[in-house]
Amino acid sequence: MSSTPDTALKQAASRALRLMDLTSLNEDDSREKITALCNAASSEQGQVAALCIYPRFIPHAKKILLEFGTPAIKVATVVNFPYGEADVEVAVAETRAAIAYGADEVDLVFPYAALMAGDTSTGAEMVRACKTACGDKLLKVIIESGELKTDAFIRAASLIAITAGADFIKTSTGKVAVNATLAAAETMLTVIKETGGHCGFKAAGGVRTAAEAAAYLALADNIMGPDWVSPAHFRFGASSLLSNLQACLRDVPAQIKAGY
Ligand SMILES: O=C[C@H](O)COP(=O)(O)O
Repeated sequence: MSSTPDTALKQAASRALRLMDLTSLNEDDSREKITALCNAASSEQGQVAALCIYPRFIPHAKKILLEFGTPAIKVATVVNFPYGEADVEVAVAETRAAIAYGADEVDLVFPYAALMAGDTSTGAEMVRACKTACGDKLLKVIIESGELKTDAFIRAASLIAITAGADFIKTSTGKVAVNATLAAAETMLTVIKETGGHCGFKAAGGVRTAAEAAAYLALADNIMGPDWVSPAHFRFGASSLLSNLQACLRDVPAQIKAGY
């Protein structure tokens, strides 16, 4: 028996909610805002996979998640963010600091401008060194697909990151003009499949509605097979998707707003 479109959208919304890296990466972030983020991360509709916040808030988020009884929610942070500088030592130092703060997951911006300028080795070196600094914690590599623009550069950055040990490749910082797109996702998922399907994928930046999330899930199911998508392999990095998913699951019209 086939589902009605509404039921299918709700199923996608429910899946997407559990795959979310609920994100707040704003200049005016504060402890109070991070406490509110921790509170929003778990509701009667389900629990997100992770929070994604600036490093200085990690200890606070860990403490609050514990107090709220939701310590299973991972805490991710960003390094070499948002510009993807080509200094490996600085990226490694930031990664070590993030792990020392208690990060479960580190989202590293790949030196995409260096790659576009013809430097194919710094990115590999940076990913390898930061993966070592992460130890058993996850390393997600942000390739900034909207700046790489061409399929050839998106494919090259994805392949370099995966080969150098990335646990996930992630589309975007959310801080540039073009963030996650289905076209970039298709290229990245194809490289993941061609390299064995072990690396995960994170769509980040500009994903705001249940319908948009559903389109990414359908793409991933189609390329990788129906059992591949799980928090171990797939995330949405988003600051304003959660309330729309919750509204969809509650049958309330979604209010699309920018930012958490
Ligand atoms: O990594 C996640 C992004 O920074 C969030 O972007 P967004 O604010 O467009 O959802």
